[in-house]
Amino acid sequence: MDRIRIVGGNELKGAIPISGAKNAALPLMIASLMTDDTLTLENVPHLADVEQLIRILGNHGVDYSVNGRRERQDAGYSRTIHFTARNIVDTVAPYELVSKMRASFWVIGPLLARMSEAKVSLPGGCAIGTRPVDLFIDGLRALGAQIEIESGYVVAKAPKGLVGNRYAFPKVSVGATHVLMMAAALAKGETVLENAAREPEIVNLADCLNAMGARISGAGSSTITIDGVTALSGARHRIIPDRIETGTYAMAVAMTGGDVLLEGARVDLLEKALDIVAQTGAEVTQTNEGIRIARNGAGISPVDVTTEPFPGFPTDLQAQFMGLMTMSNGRSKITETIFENRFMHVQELARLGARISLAGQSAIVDGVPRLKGAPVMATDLRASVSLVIAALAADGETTVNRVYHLDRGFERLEEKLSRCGATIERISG
Ligand SMILES: CC(=O)N[C@H]1[C@@H](OP(=O)(O)OP(=O)(O)OC[C@H]2O[C@@H](n3ccc(=O)[nH]c3=O)[C@H](O)[C@@H]2O)O[C@H](CO)[C@@H](O)[C@@H]1O
Ligand SMILES: C=C(OP(=O)(O)O)C(=O)O
Repeated sequence: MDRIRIVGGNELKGAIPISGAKNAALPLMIASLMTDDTLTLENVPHLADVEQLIRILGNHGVDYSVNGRRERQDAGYSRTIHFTARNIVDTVAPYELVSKMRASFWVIGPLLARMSEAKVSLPGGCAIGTRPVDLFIDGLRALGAQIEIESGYVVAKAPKGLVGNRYAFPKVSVGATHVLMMAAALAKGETVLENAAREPEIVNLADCLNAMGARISGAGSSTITIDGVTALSGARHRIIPDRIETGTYAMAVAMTGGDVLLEGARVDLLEKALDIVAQTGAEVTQTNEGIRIARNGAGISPVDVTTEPFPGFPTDLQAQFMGLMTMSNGRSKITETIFENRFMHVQELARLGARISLAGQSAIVDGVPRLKGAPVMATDLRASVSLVIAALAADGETTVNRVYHLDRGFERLEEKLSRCGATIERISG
């Protein structure tokens, strides 16, 4: 099993190209199930989750081909991929595939809309809470689907097709918004989704569906209106830059000090998180090429944060921010409101000398002047990168084990950081 070895203490200086967003790429790839024409996606990141979803879509009959040409030399692996679901050959998404990744459950929307049936295993994904699927089931039922749970599978049927309706989410859910938007795009008549998620990935998906011929308005606000159409065509669409990768490297620079340009990053995708990084004492500047983050000399100021749905501070940056706060010059309080079990990084950060105590939904972090390298274990995707952030500033050597979590969501992490002066390497085997 691969490990990452880091020797801390170097400032980060240079440029980091920001990859296409994992959490936009996954629903966009799934949208390829909705047409028998080709959907071409540009800026697809090279990540374990993307490869896994390619396998899952292949099982339903989606062919794909990758453009050989590199899009940007620096971004290396980000690619243009053509997806074609000429025929859906199987409407079952089996446990062996779906259990590895939460987003693969989302095929339920397109399969049901196009084929009038789907049988999808209950999902897996990062172990950060119970992560039920009740909102998907309620929402699809509101569109006329008949749904049963049988032996760990959600079995959905809509023999007469889906029919538009008004559905108010009792709780904001990114995944359920993606799925209902896709299902409603091919339903009869109008659907109005209230209390919908407003994340930029929702807007990216709605833009793509509209380019395919859907009629969706209001994405990015909490009310989305969808006028169903009978069929969708192919399209060419670009994946937005990864706002979580952007925030992660911004926090890494705030932690180590230095000066880094996050190439291709967009401020509008993560305003709140960048405000918070600025409050810790880093300089954050939008430039024509991306976002520049610098911190010279001054210490790290403690800042309290509470995770919230977009446009609030994202839960997917909570662990990284805690990594940064471990060396602040005071006490900060970090409150997690989205997932009930997303503090698995606390005990691993403690191995590096962090002082953190948990009180219900909050973590109280007392900054320390120095961290010291140690062997640590990645427990989930964002938790593992919080350990990398802490290790970059710790004295001596840290090894991060179970790197497969990192590979789900960070493209060429060790290469991007070492090009900015970090001492970091992957040890295979
Ligand atoms: C692949 C992807 O894009 N994953 C992101 C997506 O996950 P995901 O779409 O799974 O997250 P949701 O927005 O659905 O989850 C938000 C909250 O709603 C709850 N819930 C959700 C669905 C449901 O049917 N019932 C229910 O109770 C969840 O348990 C959680 O407490 O949004 C999360 C919140 O921004 C991010 O952390 C994940 O990185
Ligand atoms: C939690 C995440 O992913 P998933 O929803 O796929 O588990 C994430 O991207 O941080």
